[in-house]
Amino acid sequence: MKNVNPTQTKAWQKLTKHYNETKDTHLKSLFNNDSNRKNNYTINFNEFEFDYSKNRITDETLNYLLELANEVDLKSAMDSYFSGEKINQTEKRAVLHTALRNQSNSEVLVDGKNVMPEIRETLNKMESFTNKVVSGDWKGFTNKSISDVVNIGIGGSDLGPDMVVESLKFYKNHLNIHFVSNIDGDHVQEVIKNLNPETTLFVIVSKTFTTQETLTNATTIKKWFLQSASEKDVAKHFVAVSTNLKTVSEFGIDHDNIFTMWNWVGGRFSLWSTVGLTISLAVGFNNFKDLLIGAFEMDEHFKNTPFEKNAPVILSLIGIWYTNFFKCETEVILPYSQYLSKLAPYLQQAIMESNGKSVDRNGSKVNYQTGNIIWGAPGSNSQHAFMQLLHQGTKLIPADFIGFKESLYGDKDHHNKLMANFFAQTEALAQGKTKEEAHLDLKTQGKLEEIETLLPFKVFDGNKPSTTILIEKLTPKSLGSLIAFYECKIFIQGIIWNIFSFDQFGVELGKELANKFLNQNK
Ligand SMILES: O=P(O)(O)OC[C@H]1O[C@](O)(CO)[C@@H](O)[C@@H]1O
Repeated sequence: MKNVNPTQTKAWQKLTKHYNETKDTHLKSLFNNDSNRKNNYTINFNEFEFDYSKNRITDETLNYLLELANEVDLKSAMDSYFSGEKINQTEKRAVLHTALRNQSNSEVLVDGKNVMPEIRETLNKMESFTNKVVSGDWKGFTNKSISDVVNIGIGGSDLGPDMVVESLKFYKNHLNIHFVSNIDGDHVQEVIKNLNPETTLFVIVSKTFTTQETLTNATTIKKWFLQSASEKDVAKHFVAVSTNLKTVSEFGIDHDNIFTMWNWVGGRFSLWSTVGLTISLAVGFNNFKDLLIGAFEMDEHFKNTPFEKNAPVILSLIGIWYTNFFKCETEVILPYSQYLSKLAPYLQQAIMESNGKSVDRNGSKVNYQTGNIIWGAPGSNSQHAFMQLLHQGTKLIPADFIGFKESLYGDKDHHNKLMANFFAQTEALAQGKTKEEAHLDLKTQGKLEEIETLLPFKVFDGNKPSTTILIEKLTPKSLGSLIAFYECKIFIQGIIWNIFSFDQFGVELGKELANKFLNQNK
């Protein structure tokens, strides 16, 4: 991988000049000048339509951004990423969540060893365990089938599974799924208070098996369980997902109940691994497999499509344009589906833990902006909450609107209204409303006396950028592709910013100090 300060590239200089010349160009005029802008700036991939026409870009902008991608040698970085090279240099690890969903017959080598057979073996183990639990064949200590599953984990060992289980609720089976993550003891008590230890399965998920929150919660739960059962019953109710097999055994988990993962899977990219066990239990293994297939197909699109037609590449570059030239600090994620209510919190970890860095790959402080602040909530709710600030506030906030052509229960009336709102928002943000239009509105409403006083408040500047991601239907496969799309974006932007996206030393200091405070108070 090349270590290039992006601001030293020729493309950056061109982009700076281009920005100064075009920064005030209105989206309205870009649409007026090109009747085919929507089609020209849309990438179709499987059941996805990525419409980036409502962004403040022209062909010239895109050309310079593509030059930037070439100057930092994104292509060779991609080869290193997919081939198992140790691109997480600070931790001396490969970054291979892409191998977990690899559906091809190709080998993936880590230290000269093909990791695909191990991955397939683990998937088989997940499948047979899932089938036993879902069918009711897996029995608890009083010979009853499992009714409830509790995922105990935090960060990547919680947010990914929780978000996917919520997103795929429509596809769920009879098992009740719960998540315990916070060190706040009230969280665990609220979850266990209504559970029956005879019919509950606990999945302890921790890559390191050293995380304070997870071990504390698991210990509390085990104690609670042992009030009704004995130590030998633990094997029927506790399973663990980890790389740290020794500590898991010391915790008392049966060897057969350990689902391994690997240190080349980052926590925030791990839902495709055994960390997804709770997902598999919730929706069945076949749906979990479809999730992997969807992600694999996005990886293939990213790997094999020329940059100018490559959705993750184009949208990552547009993100750089806003962050580094327009100086936008945040990006908002607006899924028009209640099922995706946990997507923004999930992406907060994925994106901000990855690209929230201020030292470049040479170890020098960066002199440009990196990782954005990610936030968001489902529409239409968000329209009645924070959208005012997007429409008329002082900040420029690029938005991703994610919508589906079909609803899952098929209620046309609701869905038409939902999607009318979806398209209306992107249109209103882009076009705005001029003084003349606002004047006419007030006149039509008969507010003649108030026109002069009200007018300034009724104007919308518009020119607020958004990308429309329109998907056929929310399925395990399309969800897999959507998540993988954002993962590709994290990688691409990290390469351009010349930072290490796959470590997270920034979370360590707080952990150290928490232990210090804890010991002081003992
Ligand atoms: O799976 P583990 O090892 O318990 O870690 C949980 C989370 O903690 C973090 O290390 C941050 O503290 C995340 O990166 C990770 O997803």
